[in-house]
Formats: sequence, C-alpha cells, structure tokens
Amino acid sequence: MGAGGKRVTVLKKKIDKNNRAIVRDEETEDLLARSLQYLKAGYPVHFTGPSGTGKTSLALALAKKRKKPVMLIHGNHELNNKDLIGDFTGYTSKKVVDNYVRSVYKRDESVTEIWNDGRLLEAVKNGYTLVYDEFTRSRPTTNNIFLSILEEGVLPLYGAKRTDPFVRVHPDFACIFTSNPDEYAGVYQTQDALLDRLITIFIDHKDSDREAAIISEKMDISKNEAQAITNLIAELRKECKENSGPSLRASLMIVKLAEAAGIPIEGSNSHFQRLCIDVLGHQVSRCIESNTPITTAEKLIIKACHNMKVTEE
Ligand SMILES: Nc1ncnc2c1ncn2[C@@H]1O[C@H](COP(=O)(O)OP(=O)(O)OP(=O)(O)O)[C@@H](O)[C@H]1O
Repeated sequence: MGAGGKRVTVLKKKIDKNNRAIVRDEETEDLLARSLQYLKAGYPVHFTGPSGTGKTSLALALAKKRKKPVMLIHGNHELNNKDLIGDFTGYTSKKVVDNYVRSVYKRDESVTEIWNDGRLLEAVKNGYTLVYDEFTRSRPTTNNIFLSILEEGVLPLYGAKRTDPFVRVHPDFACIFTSNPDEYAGVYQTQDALLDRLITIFIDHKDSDREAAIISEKMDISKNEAQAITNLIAELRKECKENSGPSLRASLMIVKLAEAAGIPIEGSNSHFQRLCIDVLGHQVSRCIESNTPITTAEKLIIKACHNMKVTEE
C-alpha cells in the first residue's frame, strides 16, 4: 500500500505501438555505423536476406541517419524509365486575344508540354538519399540506368526530349538497395553488373534472444513472453529449408493479434494455438518437405506450442 493507504499502481512503460522506429541493439547500431561510413565514402549499400529480417527498416533507418530528404522506390516489373526519369504529363496552353484597337485583332496562342521529374531524377538532382526497396523485382534493363549513375556520375535522360542529354549526380546523392536473394533466380541474374558495384551486406534472421529483446521493447509484453514466442518461431524455422520460414514479422503479428483478441500467450491455450496456425500455417507448409504440407505444418505448430514455456519473471 502506498502513502495514505492508497494502492500504488506501477504502470508498465508506455509504448507507442505506432512507432515505426527500429529497436537498435548493439549489432544493429554497429551495422548502421559501418553502412553510413560506406555511404559517406560514396559506395551504395545493399541489404539482402530472407523476407522479414528487417532489411527495409534498416535501409530507412540508415537513410534517416544521413539527414537528407529520403526518396523511396519499390522495385516492380512494371517500373520503367519514365517512372525513374520523368515524363511529359500533358499540355498547358496560353491564349492571348488583343482587341485593344478595334480594327486590330491579335491572337497569340502557345502550347507547352508539362514535364514532371521522376523520382530518381529528383533524388539525383537534389542530393537526396534514395532507398530502392526490392530492386531485383524490376527488370534489369530498367536498373541499367543505375550503372551510369554509379559508374559515370551522370543520369542519362533517355528519350526525355530534353535539351540536356544527362544530369550530373549531386555530390550528396546516396543510394541504399534492398533485395531478397530468392528473387535473383531466372531473368534477374543479369543484375550482376549492378550487384558488383554495391556493398552487399547479408541480413539474416536474428537469434531468438535478439528478436525477443526487439519484441518486448516494441510491444507491450514481458521479456519472457516475447522470448517464448521467438523460441517457438525459431523452432519452426529449424524445420524449414535454408533461409526460409517465419520471421520476426510473424512474431510481431502473433503478439499484436493475441493482444487485440485478449488471447493469453500460452502454448496450451487452444485460441493461442489457432492463432499460431493462422499466422504461421501457410508459411511453414511452404518451407518444409512433406507430401501433406498443410497437415504436417499444423502438427509442427501445435508441437511447438506445447513445447513453449513462459518462464516466471
Ligand atoms: N530492429 C528492429 N526493431 C523493430 N522492429 C523491427 C526491427 N527489424 C525489423 N522489424 C520489424 O520487422 C518487420 C519486418 O521488417 P522489414 O519489413 O524491414 O523486413 P524486410 O526484410 O524488408 O522484409 P521483406 O523482405 O519481406 O520486405 C517489420 O514489422 C519491422 O517493423
């Protein structure tokens, strides 16, 4: 009891759940510091690794460290030079009719095309930090433009009907790429010339202790509950083929959904098991070798739930 007989309530640390900032443990800080040095020296940095390991979050955190405006591009098959460099988007017309002197009627009409800078041109011209997320999803021919930027320091204005054939890259311009190695297969192998010019850092799944520390800091659950969930995920990941399986993203989803539905973090609870199957079932079924992947995945998840232990604080 507190002073005056009143019960003193100890509130858990208030966490802003909408805060998208990453939790920076020592290894993350070190990685960001090294990457910043590479950017400062003029080399583009490329984070590659399995899905959900935090590549995009890291790229954005690194970009923020440069304290320059950040431009974000998502790689996709449809992306083309017009999106990157810019395009004419229409016309403006100006008409002046001069009838001041009654007998004289003068009509002056001009039409101008409206040009809109593409995202890459804007970033290159103004020295922004460009984050090119999942760049291997774009066609290699689209990404070729980066070779001129990185090699010659110019952005060619292909087909832009502009008077200048190119724009010089602003000295403050920097580029951060992310990709998932699974997506290099097939046609994307031809991105090798570009990959050769990047400092590529592999971002793997963190061990369950690091993941638990991130979750307990980001979400309103205890360290031990977070640890129990990341252990469960790590156990399932072991069943998966290399570099696949559920990620930190799945752990975060389970915590968020359990909290929203008032489900306790308890492996023996049937609602918790159901939630885990919904969040993890499909992903686990795709990463294991089995003739009946869905049933096997469900069994593995239930087993991992039964093995789950939340140690007392
Ligand atoms: N250090 C961290 N601190 C807090 N949250 C993190 C951290 N790293 C990753 N996350 C969270 O994990 C989830 C996945 O991160 P992110 O989207 O950056 O991964 P990714 O590797 O880019 O995934 P994908 O390849 O699927 O695009 C996000 O919800 C992100 O907020």
